[in-house]
Amino acid sequence: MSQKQIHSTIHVNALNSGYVNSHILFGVDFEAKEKEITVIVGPNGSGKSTLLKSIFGLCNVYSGEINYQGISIAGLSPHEVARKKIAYLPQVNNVFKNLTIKENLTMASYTLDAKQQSTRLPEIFEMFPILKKYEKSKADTLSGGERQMLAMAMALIRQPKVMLFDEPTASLSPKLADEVLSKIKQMRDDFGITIILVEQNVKRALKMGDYVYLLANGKGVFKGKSEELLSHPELGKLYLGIN
Ligand SMILES: Nc1ncnc2c1ncn2[C@@H]1O[C@H](COP(=O)(O)OP(=O)(O)OP(=O)(O)O)[C@@H](O)[C@H]1O
Repeated sequence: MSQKQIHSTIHVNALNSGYVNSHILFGVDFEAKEKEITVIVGPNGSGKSTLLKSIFGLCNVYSGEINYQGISIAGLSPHEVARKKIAYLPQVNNVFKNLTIKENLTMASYTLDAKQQSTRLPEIFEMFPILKKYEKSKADTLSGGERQMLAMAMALIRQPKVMLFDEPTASLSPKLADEVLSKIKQMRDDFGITIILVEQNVKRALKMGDYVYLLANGKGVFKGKSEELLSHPELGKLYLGIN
């Protein structure tokens, strides 16, 4: 019987980071294992986005380590991190609204050669049929959910190994949010992508995450399996509004 081997892909150790003149994360430890979905939850302003941005080279790292497959990526610029096949999907402004769907995907695949582009595009359209249907339409005509799908497709076309999602279901209806989250699961299951997900709907996030981190006031408060957080007598109530 084959045994699933799980390695740590992203490893953050004693991280202190933030923005110019504002120290946000204090001694945060974090780990995302290969081919798993690791969820980051916590109250508003607790530093969830800052952790993603720190990994992607968008914050100032004061001290601590950020490693990818055992190699330090702390202090690299976002484009250097992206070159290592780590993709970051911010909450907003993640597509070019005045370009068509196909043009957006072509822009996103600029690092691929023409042959790779011609094979990747049909694969992407197979996974996101809605994008094929509207390929000639401008992105600003898409609904919120469809736009999120386009942003995911733009990241996926470059064949990332790790994807960082910042609240991909923000302002979507429950039905669309479920569709977006099921695509994210498919990315793990079909492509073996390591996922780090910040999600505002805690119950939904915990249901799909393999592992969960709870941040509060810029510090790690809990790490463990989702079920453990859900059944914790105090933490859920204290920080996440779970009764
Ligand atoms: N560019 C920035 N410059 C200075 N401070 C910032 C910047 N971006 C965020 N912050 C501050 O960092 C703190 C943590 O914000 P962050 O967005 O990481 O939290 P979050 O847990 O993702 O919150 P939310 O759930 O509301 O999105 C907040 O106090 C916020 O005001």
